[in-house]
Amino acid sequence: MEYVVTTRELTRRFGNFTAVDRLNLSIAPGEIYGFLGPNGSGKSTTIRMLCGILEPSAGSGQVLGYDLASEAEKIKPHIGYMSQKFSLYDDLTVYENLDFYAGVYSIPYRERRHRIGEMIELASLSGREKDLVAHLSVGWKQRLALGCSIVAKPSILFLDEPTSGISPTSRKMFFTIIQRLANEGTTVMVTTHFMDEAERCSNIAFISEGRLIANDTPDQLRNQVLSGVLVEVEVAEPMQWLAKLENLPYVKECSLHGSLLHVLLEHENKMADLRVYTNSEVNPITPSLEDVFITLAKRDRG
Ligand SMILES: Nc1ncnc2c1ncn2[C@@H]1O[C@H](COP(=O)(O)OP(=O)(O)OP(=O)(O)O)[C@@H](O)[C@H]1O
Repeated sequence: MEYVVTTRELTRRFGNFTAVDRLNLSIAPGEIYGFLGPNGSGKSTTIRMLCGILEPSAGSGQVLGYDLASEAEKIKPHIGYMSQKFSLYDDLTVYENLDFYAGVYSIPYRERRHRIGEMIELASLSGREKDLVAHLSVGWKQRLALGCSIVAKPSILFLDEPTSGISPTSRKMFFTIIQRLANEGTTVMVTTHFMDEAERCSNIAFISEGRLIANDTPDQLRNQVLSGVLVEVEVAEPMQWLAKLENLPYVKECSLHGSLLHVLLEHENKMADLRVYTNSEVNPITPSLEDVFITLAKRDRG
């Protein structure tokens, strides 16, 4: 397959500290590639290298066939990038912001009106064209920022935590736009801390301390990372039970989810033992992506 992004042992150091550690990634065209990991695990640093903004310290990579180290300037016109700190102009209207970015991307004058109209429709900003950005809610601003970052119709879009700080409804709306873009052929690499968004990705790469520790479809991750049987246990004072259960020989993992405990057992036949031990309800559950990531992060910590 012809990949849109490939990296080989891609590494970035800051002084003695390795932020991205020998990363091998392959992103197929039209994919929504979720890039997940704890805070400080190297997601933004990777994206900045892929956008040609930050030079790799070692290893190599290609975006749309251009080499990250020697052809960074050729990458930039073909990509859209929305960082956590995307800047809009508060004292300009929605339309003027889009027009400004259309100018930045050198879209010819005769095409601008049409292109801006498309972005307004795509980002559901109709009727707000003349509103000052200062008067928009965060959710509207994020959609406008997305419109600005794709006004030049990039073939690949990098989104670095695009939905942090916006309401669940706005997040859903934002992700629906991303899915529409992907359906139309745009490749999207997106970082998120939200599991419902991760579920909507076609592939998920999970990194920890700069290293790739899992990379698969959401379904495969759910089915393959947790070997054993996951059960839910409802106990009073779950925090105290957590430590006790973690020490049982037949318990592989144990984590707190609200007031419930999720416990990974070696085998189904240990459910009865756990019921007796806790004197509580023990029911098997289908693992969620959150269970998968908690397990991955724990395993990685050793
Ligand atoms: N310019 C820099 N100089 C020194 N250290 C840096 C620099 N940029 C990033 N780092 C460090 O590299 C590590 C990875 O940072 P990065 O921003 O890539 O993580 P992240 O996974 O995107 O985190 P978050 O989810 O919090 O945004 C962090 O420890 C960070 O402090």
